[in-house]
Amino acid sequence: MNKLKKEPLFKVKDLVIDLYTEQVSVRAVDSVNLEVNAGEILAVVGESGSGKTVMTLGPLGLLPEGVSVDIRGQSQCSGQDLLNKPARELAKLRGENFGIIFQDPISALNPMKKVGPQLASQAVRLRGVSKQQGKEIAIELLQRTGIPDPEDRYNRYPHEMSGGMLQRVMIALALVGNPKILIADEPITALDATVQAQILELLKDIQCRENIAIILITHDISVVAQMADQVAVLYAGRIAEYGTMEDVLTRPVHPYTKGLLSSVPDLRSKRGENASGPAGITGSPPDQSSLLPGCRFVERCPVAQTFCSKFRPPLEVLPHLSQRHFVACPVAVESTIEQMEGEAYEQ
Ligand SMILES: Nc1ncnc2c1ncn2[C@@H]1O[C@H](COP(=O)(O)OP(=O)(O)OP(=O)(O)O)[C@@H](O)[C@H]1O
Ligand code: NI
Repeated sequence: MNKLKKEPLFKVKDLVIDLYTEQVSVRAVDSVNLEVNAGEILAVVGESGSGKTVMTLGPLGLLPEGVSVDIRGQSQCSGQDLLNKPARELAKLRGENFGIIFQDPISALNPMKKVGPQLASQAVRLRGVSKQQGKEIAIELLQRTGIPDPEDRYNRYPHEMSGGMLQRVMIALALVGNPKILIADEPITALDATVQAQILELLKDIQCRENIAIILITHDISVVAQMADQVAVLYAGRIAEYGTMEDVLTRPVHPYTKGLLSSVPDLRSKRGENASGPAGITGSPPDQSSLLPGCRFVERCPVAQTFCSKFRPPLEVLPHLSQRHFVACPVAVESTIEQMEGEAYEQ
């Protein structure tokens, strides 16, 4: 262990989140470990229902409504424990450290109030400033997020603004408390293509200019390629593969990651694969309310062995590559190591 290794800004360790409704109980997050360093973008990818939102927002006390939740493990931000905190203390820590950008800005804003005053009152609440200072902060934030004529826009109602402008307001709202980390849950899904690119550019800009870390939840691999420093691939509540964007996208090891990437033609041709051949993953994710002991991908996996359905695959680090490439598939790890040794021998 490198003694000089910095403490990550945010980390979860052995995180387990069970959700209970009257009908079912679901293990939405199953022993997940993750770290986010200051100023870094971590992309969390995976199919719908894989646990991206619950895993990211759960440790902050933001859990789905109408379900009982059991959350275990550790979660820390700036060295402070987030789990087992009274709700008020957790809300305070959340306000000081995190800004959250939701997929649908309309649902996060009050439709009856002008956007500027919504930002200003949030500034009063989170920063303890006067009303006048709150207004100044709001206008500055509108400017910072690329909203033209911020003084005029201050007095607009949400319905008077376009989707892209509203998403900028949403980002401004997330920045009010001077967060160290932004959590962006599918921030561009509701927008059209040109606006999507602009919002991604704004997020990248915020990360670079202001050294704010971003946890970016997405199912779009091209967004990952464009934005991320680190990537965590989630499958049915567990991490399948985790590492730098370069490692995970250009040297994927887990069969699930490979399947996910094979549906992206650009990446396939980059790796010299035939972009028009069969792609993607067949079948559907397992029912998380009746989980068997082994690997959760086993039924859809092209390289599965008999032992895969018996034992949970550990998240192993690949020794030959960067020390931050983790894969939860002993079959794929072994064949990758063999292949790398073969290539080294040939050279
Ligand atoms: N309100 C809820 N009631 C019951 N189960 C829920 C609820 N919210 C989430 N779950 C379950 O928790 C698991 C993880 O859900 P989560 O919303 O984190 O997935 P996700 O990866 O964010 O999906 P999406 O891409 O659709 O947003 C899923 O299996 C889902 O069925
Ligand atoms: Ni989600």
